[in-house]
Parts: sequence; structure tokens; C-alpha cells
Amino acid sequence: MSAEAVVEIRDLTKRYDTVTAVDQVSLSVRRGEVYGFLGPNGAGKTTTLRMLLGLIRATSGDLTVLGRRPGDAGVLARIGSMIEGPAFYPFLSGRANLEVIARYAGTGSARIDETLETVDLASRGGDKFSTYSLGMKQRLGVAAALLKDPDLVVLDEPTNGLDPAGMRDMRALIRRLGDSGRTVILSSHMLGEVQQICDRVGVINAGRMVVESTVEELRGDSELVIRATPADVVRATLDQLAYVQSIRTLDGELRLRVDERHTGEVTRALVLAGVDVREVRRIDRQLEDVFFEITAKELSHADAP
Ligand SMILES: Nc1ncnc2c1ncn2[C@@H]1O[C@H](COP(=O)(O)OP(=O)(O)OP(=O)(O)O)[C@@H](O)[C@H]1O
Repeated sequence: MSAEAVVEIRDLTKRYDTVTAVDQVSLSVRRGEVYGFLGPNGAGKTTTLRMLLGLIRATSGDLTVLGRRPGDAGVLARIGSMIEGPAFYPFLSGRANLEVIARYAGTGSARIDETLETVDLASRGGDKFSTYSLGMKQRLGVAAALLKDPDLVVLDEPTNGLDPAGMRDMRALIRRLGDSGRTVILSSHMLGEVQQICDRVGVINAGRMVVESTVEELRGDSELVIRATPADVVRATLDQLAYVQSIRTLDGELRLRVDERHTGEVTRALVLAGVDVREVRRIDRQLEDVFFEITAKELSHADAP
């Protein structure tokens, strides 16, 4: 993957009277990656994406998309987006809706079959839009975004309101888009979703960017959970093991950062020290846990006098 930036945002701010919807946000999205823009409701995701697409003007800050300013006609021709829900004619078929959009956008209808295929709607393209499930409607929205054969695809909450099967299909579709070399930015407040499909994520909270990193970095290493007694002997024993990187206590359990290959040695050391070992297991941190940790920390900083 090339490190070339497709989107570069520096100190972007958007104010509405007394509300600062986006507060000095900086982020960059690289060519070919699936980037997850994460945050709770009202965090400023849609506002940022609208500035990116040139739909609204920033109050201050710098923003370049595909090397140019947002809203530039040459740039818009290379971006496909689905923002704030797709709007289609209910009485027309999915295919006819795409034909209307293609005519309006001047892209010609040559790509309609291909895009219906990409979003898995080829067999239902002739059916009326009103007969589609929510998942199919959302996928038709993605098809509309793909008509221009865009380099950059921007999807605002693409899995919103979908049932588990609809989410799975949308996830697979987004991953396929990423694998085909397009750059994808999607916003979501559903962390489990993002964890499965994104290469990197940016977390925004109350208008401010909190962290930007790969999903792996954000989750960190897995931890070793230990339940054993007596606590003082357990702690003294673990403190002597040089390969244990850190020890913390959570909900009465010890959680260790330690390379997986040392798991057996940790258990042996405890048993040799005469400790009563009740449980040793590995857990992967979920993005959900990390997200709540980060946003809670941010909120407590914001509340501080
Ligand atoms: N046109 C507007 N006028 C005034 N305030 C606005 C306007 N648009 C957005 N806001 C405010 O800016 C903040 C960020 O809103 P935004 O829609 O960007 O959040 P979001 O992260 O997309 O949330 P959601 O997940 O709920 O869509 C909110 O407090 C919202 O009320």
C-alpha cells in the first residue's frame, strides 16, 4: 500500500453560532485503505464528511482531497458518496434508479450492470425499489456512489439500521471495495463493524479527534488474565518475571501484558511458588473496550476545572 495521502485534513473547525461541531480536527487517509471515522452520535462525523465533499464550508483549517480543494469539479468526478441515506424513487426499479442517476451525473449507463453485480443486486435490479429490504436499499446507495468508478468512496453510517445479515453483506461489500484498490472512508458509531473491515481508524468525540491509528495498534496486544491466590505471593512471583511487560488489576483479576509464548512459563512459575491457580486465559481487547476507555478519559479531561 502506498502511503500517498488521498485526504489530508489539518486543524479543521466548523462552528454553528454557539456550537463547535468540529474542533481542530486533523487526519489523513492513504490511498487504498479502508478508513473508519468513529465516534458517538453528535461527535462531528457527518459535519466533517460534508466539508470533505464540499457540501459545507469550513470555518477554518486546511483540507485537501485527491490533492485539491474540496468541491473542485475535477475532484468531485473522482469521489462517490453516500451521505445521510440514499434517496431513490420507490416506484422505479433499482436499475432504473441508477439509470436516472447516471444520466443526471453524465456518467452514461455502461457501468450499471457492473455496479449492480458489485453490490450483489444483479438478480434484483429489475425489481421496484419499494420492494427492497433496508440492506438492499443501502447497497443500491453504494452502487449509485460507484457509478462514476470513483477513486474515493465516502460512506456515512453505511450499516445504520441494518440487521445482522444486512451488516454482514455491507461489510463484505466494503471490504471488496477496499481490496479492489479504491480508498474508502466510512463513518460509524458501531465499533465492532469497524474493527472487522477497516485498516485504520480515527476516533472523534465532541468535535475533537482523540486518536488515529491502525485497529491493531489501538487494540494493543492481547492480555493474559489470571485468577489465583494468595494475592501477595502471586504478585511477588509475577514481579520477578522479566518477560512480563505490565500487570494491572481489573474486576478482581490480574491482567498481564506478556508475549503469548511465555504463557506456559507464567503458569509454571505460579505453581512452583505454591500458588492456587484457578484460571489462566488469554483475551483479545475489542475496539469497543478501547473506545470507551478513550472517550471516558477525554470526557473526564473536559470536565476537569
Ligand atoms: N446545521 C447545523 N446547525 C447547528 N448545529 C449543527 C448543524 N449540523 C450539525 N450540528 C451540530 O454539530 C454536532 C455534530 O453533528 P454531526 O451530525 O456532525 O455528528 P455525527 O458524529 O455525524 O453524529 P451522528 O452519528 O448522530 O450522525 C452536533 O452537536 C449537531 O447538533
